[in-house]
Formats: sequence, structure tokens, C-alpha cells
Amino acid sequence: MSNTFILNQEANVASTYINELRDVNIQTDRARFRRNLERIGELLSYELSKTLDYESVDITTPLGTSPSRRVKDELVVTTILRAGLPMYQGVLNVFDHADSGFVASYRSSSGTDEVEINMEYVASGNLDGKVVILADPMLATGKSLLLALEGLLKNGTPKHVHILAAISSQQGVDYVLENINVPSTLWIGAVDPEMNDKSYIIPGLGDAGDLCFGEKL
Ligand SMILES: O=P(O)(O)OC[C@H]1O[C@H](OP(=O)(O)OP(=O)(O)O)[C@H](O)[C@@H]1O
Ligand SMILES: O=c1cc[nH]c(=O)[nH]1
Repeated sequence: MSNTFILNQEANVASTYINELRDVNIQTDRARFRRNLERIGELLSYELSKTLDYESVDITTPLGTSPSRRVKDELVVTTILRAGLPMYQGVLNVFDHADSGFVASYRSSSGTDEVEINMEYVASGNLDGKVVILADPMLATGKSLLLALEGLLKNGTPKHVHILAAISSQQGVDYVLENINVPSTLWIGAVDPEMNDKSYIIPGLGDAGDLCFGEKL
């Protein structure tokens, strides 16, 4: 029901942005960190745009007619607050006319090493027949993503769900592929081999939300 595209599997400029996200000497420049997540969102959006449905259009220029095509799918760009916001902006930079949806959730450990997800808010329009793009920079255990998707799917049955992440653990990819039950594609910047006992991706980049916006209480 799902397949996976990994941006840094071939040599391209995305590795420059991913390196800067990871590098302890560069990632503390908050504006650059957010902008690099935005750029990964833009590049992954370009890649996924190749899989959308298009319709033919004739564009009138001052000197004639140019036969072309335009996106036919109705897109809804969604994200998980708060670390998802820069990637969400990157996706929206590419798909000018998309609707938006938001999920608010956060990971908490409740004193154990087991990650629990608290989800407090889901807002979107009707998703029936739409192409949903769900952008979140970190896919670690995959629990936030699947819970967010479960919340969003209460608002309708999309035609397809595109999941975008800058960095994922291999375990997170496997978890999503095993448990997702809607037609979907994963678009990932880089897949890392492990997680630590706090479910942080190793080598990863640290805490994406804190690096974007500062520590939260
Ligand atoms: O795959 P998972 O193990 O569920 O982890 C991934 C989640 O962790 C981060 O958010 P976080 O909970 O740190 O919240 P924040 O965006 O408020 O910083 C990230 O943006 C994902 O939503
Ligand atoms: O490594 C991780 C895992 C979850 N959230 C992050 O911000 N980083």
C-alpha cells in the first residue's frame, strides 16, 4: 500500500542542506535551520509533484498559445505542530493553491523510555478524494505521524497520502510502512540506522522543535 523515496540516496544538493541541519557548528543558527527544513520541504514537494495527476491546458501568451498541463489533484498540506512548520512552509511554497490542515501533538515519556504521544488538536477541511501531504521533519518511532494521520482521517478518506520527513530512523520507516492503511508514499531526506533509549534518531540532528523555536517547558 506504500512505497518510499529517499532524497539523499543519489548525489544531489539536498545533502548540503541535510548536513547543515545536522552539524553542531551550524544548526544553532536558527534562521538557517528553519530555512534548510523549508528547502527540504520544497525539494521533496518537487519530487512528489511528478506523481500527481495533471490536466491539459492551453496558455495564451502575447504571441500565441502554449499547450501545457496543470495539477488536477486537490491538495491539502498538513503538518504537526510545532517542528513541522518550516517544512510545511516549504511545501506550500511549491503548491500555491493547496488547502492546509494542522495537528498539535508532542512526545512525552511519562517517566519511562516508552514514548507517548499527546494529541490535542486536529483541524482540516473534508479530505474525501483529496491528496494529503503530511510534513514533519523527524520520523523517529513513527507514532506521532500515525496518530496525526488517524486524527486527520476522521475528516475524510483521501485519494493518497504523501508523508514527508527530513530525517527518519529505519525503524520509523518500517513502522509506518507496516501500519499505514491508506494509499501512501514516504518521501524522506535521509534514513538513519538507529534511535537511542529516548527515541532520538542517531546520528539524527537532535531536537528539531527546539532548534527551530527554542526549548519548550
Ligand atoms: O516519530 P516520533 O517518535 O513520534 O517522533 C517524531 C516527532 O517528534 C518531533 O516533535 P516533538 O514531539 O519533539 O514536538 P515539537 O514539535 O513540539 O518539538 C517531530 O516533529 C515529530 O512530530
Ligand atoms: O531525533 C528526534 C526524534 C524526535 N524528535 C526530534 O526532534 N528528534
